[in-house]
Amino acid sequence: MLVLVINSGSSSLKYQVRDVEAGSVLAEGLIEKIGMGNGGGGDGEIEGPRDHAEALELVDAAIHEALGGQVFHAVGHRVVHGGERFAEPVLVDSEITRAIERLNPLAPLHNPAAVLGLRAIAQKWPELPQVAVFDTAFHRTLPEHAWRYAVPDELYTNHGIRRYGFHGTSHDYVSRQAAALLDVPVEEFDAVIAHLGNGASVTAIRAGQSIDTSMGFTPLEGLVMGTRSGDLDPSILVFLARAGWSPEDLDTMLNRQSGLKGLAGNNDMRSVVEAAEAGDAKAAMALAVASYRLAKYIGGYHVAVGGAKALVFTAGIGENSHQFRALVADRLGALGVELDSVLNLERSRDPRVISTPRSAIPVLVVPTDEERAIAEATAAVVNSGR
Ligand SMILES: Nc1ncnc2c1ncn2[C@@H]1O[C@H](COP(=O)(O)OP(=O)(O)O)[C@@H](O)[C@H]1O
Ligand SMILES: CC(=O)OP(=O)(O)O
Ligand SMILES: [Mg+2]
Repeated sequence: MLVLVINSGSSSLKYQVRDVEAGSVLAEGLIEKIGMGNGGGGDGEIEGPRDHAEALELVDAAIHEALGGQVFHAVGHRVVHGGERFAEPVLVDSEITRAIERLNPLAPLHNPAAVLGLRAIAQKWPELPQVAVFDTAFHRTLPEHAWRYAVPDELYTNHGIRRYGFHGTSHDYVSRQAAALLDVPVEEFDAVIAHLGNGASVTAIRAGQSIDTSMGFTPLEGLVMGTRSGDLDPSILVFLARAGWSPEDLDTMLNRQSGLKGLAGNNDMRSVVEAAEAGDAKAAMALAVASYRLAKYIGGYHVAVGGAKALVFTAGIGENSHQFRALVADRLGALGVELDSVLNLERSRDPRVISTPRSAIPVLVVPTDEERAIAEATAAVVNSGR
């Protein structure tokens, strides 16, 4: 089955056409600056469509050119927030689209774009089955003591204020790959998975299931990210609100101006590492804050899973930044973690071990592939007629 996979961001759209049975990618691309006027275009990138419908016309044309008129059979969408309702991928109809739309306020950077994408495709290709694959679904196994906030109960019952967790498609895929590499059946696999991309989260895996994760009600809680603050004392927001900051000011500060960008002036890990190596004190401090926060979570989740059988790094930073992995591992000495500096430096797209044989817990780098996981889930739903 040929599946078009769509990962809609607030102002960008990543797509792939995949042959699910062959495991191959037939076409892929990135459309940026949707709704932001003409961006000028660049290498292999198409920029500047007015809205998602116009972006879709560009995708259609690019696929047509790449595949010479070959059609695809289904569309799989990454949907970041599935709330409490969606525990697995679903075939989308207009009722499901409205249910996803009602969750928009809970993932304002991500969900509205997915809804626009679903509607644009339903209009353009009404016969094509569309499947939504949710970031939150894998975390539906969190026990209540992990998903509850200690706030008045009506905030949960009336407003759905609880921890949901995100990046689930990636944590699920990567934990399966890691278990396979270590030759452990996934249902016996206990591990800590660190997904470190623009957004970053760490998940505690027990018996192959998610039992805790660092993102919460929205993808803001937890780790220090590219532009997001992660954990902080919520009283800071009360303090700033009293000083006159509006909800929009607070949202922009926390989601777009914080994290590495807030501390070091740059949200790109490559640039922050380079600056730190060149002696920039702010960049070095940003790396210290980010690696310290992650190491604390890893220690906590090692306890939560009853002793992890592996620590796994994935996504843009986790797969590529040997410097950041080393900074984190240096803080994990108390767990007996020891990286092999040569293996840590190696570049490879294969899942691999980067710790020494003496390390108490094997440390792995496992490339994530959310698009492959979404394509496979989409084909499974369409084939089962769910
Ligand atoms: N070679 C590299 N070395 C260090 N960091 C890298 C490298 N390549 C990508 N990154 C970092 O990965 C992050 C983006 O991760 P990615 O998983 O692509 O994000 P997303 O899919 O969430 O947009 C950025 O901080 C980027 O600097
Ligand atoms: C949920 C989330 O943070 O996604 P991303 O890392 O793609 O921004
Ligand atoms: Mg990502």
